[in-house]
Amino acid sequence: MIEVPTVTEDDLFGPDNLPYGVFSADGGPRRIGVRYGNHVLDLGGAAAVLDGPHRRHAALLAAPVLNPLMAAGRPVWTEVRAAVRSWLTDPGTLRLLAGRGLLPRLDDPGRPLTLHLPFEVADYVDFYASEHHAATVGRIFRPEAEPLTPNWKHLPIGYHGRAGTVVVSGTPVIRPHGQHRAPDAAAPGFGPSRRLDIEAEVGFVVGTPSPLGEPVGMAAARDHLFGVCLLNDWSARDLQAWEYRPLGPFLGKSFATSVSAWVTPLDALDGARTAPPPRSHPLLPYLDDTGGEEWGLDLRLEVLLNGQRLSGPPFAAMYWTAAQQLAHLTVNGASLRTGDLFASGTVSGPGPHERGCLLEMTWGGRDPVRLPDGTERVFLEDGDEVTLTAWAPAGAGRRIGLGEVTGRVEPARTPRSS
Ligand SMILES: O=C(O)/C=C/C(=O)CC(=O)CC(=O)O
Ligand SMILES: [Ca+2]
Ligand SMILES: [Mg+2]
Repeated sequence: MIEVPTVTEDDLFGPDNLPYGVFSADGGPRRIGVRYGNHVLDLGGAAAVLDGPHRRHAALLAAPVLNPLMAAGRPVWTEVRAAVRSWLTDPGTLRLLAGRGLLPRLDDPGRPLTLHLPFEVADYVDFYASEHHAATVGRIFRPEAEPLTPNWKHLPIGYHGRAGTVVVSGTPVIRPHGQHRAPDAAAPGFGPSRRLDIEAEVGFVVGTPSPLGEPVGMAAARDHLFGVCLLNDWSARDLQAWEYRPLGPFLGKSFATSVSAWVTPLDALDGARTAPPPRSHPLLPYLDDTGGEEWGLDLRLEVLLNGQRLSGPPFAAMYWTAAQQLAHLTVNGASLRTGDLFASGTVSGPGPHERGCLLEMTWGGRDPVRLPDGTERVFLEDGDEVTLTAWAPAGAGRRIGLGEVTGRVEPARTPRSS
């Protein structure tokens, strides 16, 4: 039976949102999809049956991944988004598309859709932009030192991660092996991580590339940033604590990074723009955002463990914005590639129920968290499932959803002996 999607005013995936993903049905080819309510518009299929200027972009829309569309640049993104919105809000076109089988249900048990990694990840960077997170982690990891390092208020600190291990929501996360050293031990041991953690983050996805040698200033951020996803930077705290000095996180964070299957277009977040927190230190001109475009984003995250709410981190409290991070990433002349992904850093607010990782929630594993069903955790156990969700205001009292990123912890696999 053909079902025409009905989307009410309070639907998180209504016409103000229209996030992009990549789906397949019955093991068939991958197609770009746009989520609408609980349905997915087959974008390439719709572009082929409807007339209009979007026909010029037919090849981009029929690709099996978002990269060609992302590379096409902001004027094309704007044109495509406007076309999709006009199709889905016109009842006749909506019926026609549904009748052609181009608006399948996401959750049809008879024909389940598979959601894939929506874009090929080029380079992956993880920042450290929450002052609350950085100060708390500093107190836990380096109790003898100042919580924030002297550079923290002057530049957005980050490290390059492992692009090849970015996985889509739903991919199981295998508990990593590695070296760890107990505080009182003389030598490191080896084995499965015992301090497996999450980091609730927001990922920014680069569309338009930039040439080597040409920094991208904050004013150009809107032209380069295609959209936003939710991201879980799985972290093995015991591996991290032993390996990170002096060059920073390495194997403790490179075994899996999960992203949501939906990429929310930057334009859909216009209603969530807000001023970032007041800057306590003057910034160098390339990072100085006083009086410029507001790049703070009022995204409300939620962290769930086995379906139970752990915390609600507020993204609006992040000190460094995506525009500053992009400007900093390229200020040395480093180029951008389509598919570059940079993560905000763990999203933590000032309150005890606003923290984005177990390291903070349990003060380094000292104080277990208690879930509503009475179970307790310090770090993740095998079989635990972590889900991050978020919503954002979209103006006029409406909201949009950022989907979810979820992953279940699988037991460590015994390494083959050499
Ligand atoms: O301060 C440290 O030594 C470690 C910090 C982190 O683990 C945080 C990290 O990955 C960056 C972030 O997500 O905020
Ligand atoms: Ca992180
Ligand atoms: Mg990671």
